[in-house]
Amino acid sequence: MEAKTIFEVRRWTSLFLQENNRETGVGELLLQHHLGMTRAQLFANARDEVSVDVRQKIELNLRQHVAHGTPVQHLIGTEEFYGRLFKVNQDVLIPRPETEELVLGILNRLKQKGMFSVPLTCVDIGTGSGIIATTLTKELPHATMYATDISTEALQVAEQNAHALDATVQFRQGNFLAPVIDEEATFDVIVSNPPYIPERDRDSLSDVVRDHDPSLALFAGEDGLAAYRRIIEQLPSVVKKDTLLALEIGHDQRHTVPTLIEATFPNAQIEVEQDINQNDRMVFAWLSK
Ligand SMILES: C[S@@+](CC[C@H](N)C(=O)[O-])C[C@H]1O[C@@H](n2cnc3c(N)ncnc32)[C@H](O)[C@@H]1O
Repeated sequence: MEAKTIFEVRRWTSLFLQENNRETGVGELLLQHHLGMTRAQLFANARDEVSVDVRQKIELNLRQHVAHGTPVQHLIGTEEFYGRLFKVNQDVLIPRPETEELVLGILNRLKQKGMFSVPLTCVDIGTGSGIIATTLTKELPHATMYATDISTEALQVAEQNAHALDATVQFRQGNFLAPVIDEEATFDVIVSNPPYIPERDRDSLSDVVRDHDPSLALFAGEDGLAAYRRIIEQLPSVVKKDTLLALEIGHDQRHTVPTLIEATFPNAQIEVEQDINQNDRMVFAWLSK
């Protein structure tokens, strides 16, 4: 095999992905992973040679991605979230950048209310890889954090991530808030990025999402609202005098989710926020018992 530089391999991966109608950024992520370099280092060392061994690994990964839609995060085993690296696999949703905005929205509101450095009890419902619970634990050093998931396999990944990042999280297996209701816990912050895609939209998803993220993490009944309904039904047992509820929502759920909240908490102060792509993405609500 003739020698190739980082620059040439990057260009080749980009063309190969383009010809196969895939995102071209995947090649760069594979180069970073297999060379152990940051994006900036790839550019700074663009004239360095890439070994045959690394090129073969990258090519194999690219072919898996093109043929089966295998997400690059499954090929490399990690994804970054809020500046930290989390293990991911087929048992958990791959962390999305929109969810970083949900975390930021919580932290900003707690700061505004002067609740940032006080002891808080928080719960992350449907924790998946544990990104929200672990990040909040790291960012809110005085918080006691609980996290639930119905999937024992997801909880194993979440536990590994929390442990690797030295975050103490009380993980519980069960149906949304049920395990913490059983413990009679109440919370200052309740956060969830629950499944919210309507079953009827299954076929419109890309194969990268539909065939590789767990169905349990994606779909929530015919109208996409099943998880919100169940969580909101459970909320009265766990709210305090002043509880922040933070929910990630689908881009077309800006009216339906607040309506569900108001039906149970008529005095809730609700705000809907858009993500960086200007899609309605987050609902923040101050609830009181
Ligand atoms: C959209 S994923 C979010 C995962 C993670 N919080 C994130 O933001 O990347 C939804 C999660 O809810 C979990 N889930 C689905 N149904 C559940 C239920 N009835 N009770 C608890 N968790 C559930 C799934 O297993 C999945 O991990």
